[in-house]
Amino acid sequence: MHWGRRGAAAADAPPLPRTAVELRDVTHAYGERTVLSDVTLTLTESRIGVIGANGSGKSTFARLLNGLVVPTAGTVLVDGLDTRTQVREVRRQVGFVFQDPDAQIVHPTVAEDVAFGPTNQGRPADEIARRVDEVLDRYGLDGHRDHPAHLLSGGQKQLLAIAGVLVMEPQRVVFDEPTTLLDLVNTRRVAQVIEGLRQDVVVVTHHLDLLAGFDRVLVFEDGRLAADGSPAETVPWYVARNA
Ligand SMILES: Nc1ncnc2c1ncn2[C@@H]1O[C@H](COP(=O)(O)OP(=O)(O)OP(=O)(O)O)[C@@H](O)[C@H]1O
Repeated sequence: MHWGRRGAAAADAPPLPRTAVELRDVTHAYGERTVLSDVTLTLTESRIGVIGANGSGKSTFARLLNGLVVPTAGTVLVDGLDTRTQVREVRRQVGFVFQDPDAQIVHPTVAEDVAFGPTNQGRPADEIARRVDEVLDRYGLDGHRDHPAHLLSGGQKQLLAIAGVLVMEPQRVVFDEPTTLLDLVNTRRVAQVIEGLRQDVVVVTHHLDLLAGFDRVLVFEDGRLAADGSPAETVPWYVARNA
């Protein structure tokens, strides 16, 4: 199996254990409306992209992976943990970065916001302080630690949202359109951050360039998995189909 180039920028860090996410006959409906149908697959690869037209079910799929959404029918298992009944444990393993960082930033200052997750997990104060320092430094936010989070630029806010997830050291991170609200420079920056993560990732995106070098791409169409393969196989297929 090909594990891709995980952690190219974090080669010195110890490897993380791998998390397998398994979807078995998953269907999801909002009320009467079915938006995902009969999805069965296992995610083990390090770099996984998810593409598809607006409304095809990508965000719903992404949210199923850490229990933000539970399936109407079928089962989602993260290393055997059921997202329906073991959501707390699941979320320790699978982090989630929203498209809009304002949906994720909950505390007044940058440092307080990053400390929120590990505090909520009940980690000791000295460990929280160490982890917060480390991620603020890594994402260029150290000089902003006491700044009001809502005054950061859009790009800095997205980095803060990412830092707030990574500080909890999940094994896999799901990104739901992480660059949609960003300009070119910040899109590149976030792409580099994702590329350098030692975590495994799932990235939902309309920016097909982000998927170069990924191990696997899933294409959704009308709530169904329409294609599943390497970027070289799936991306041109998707582009031609939507030409
Ligand atoms: N909370 C909700 N309640 C009702 N319907 C919803 C909800 N969330 C999403 N939907 C509907 O489910 C369908 C799939 O939405 P989803 O957000 O999963 O698609 P998507 O592929 O991520 O779309 P986009 O690319 O526009 O973000 C859409 O028709 C959407 O309107």
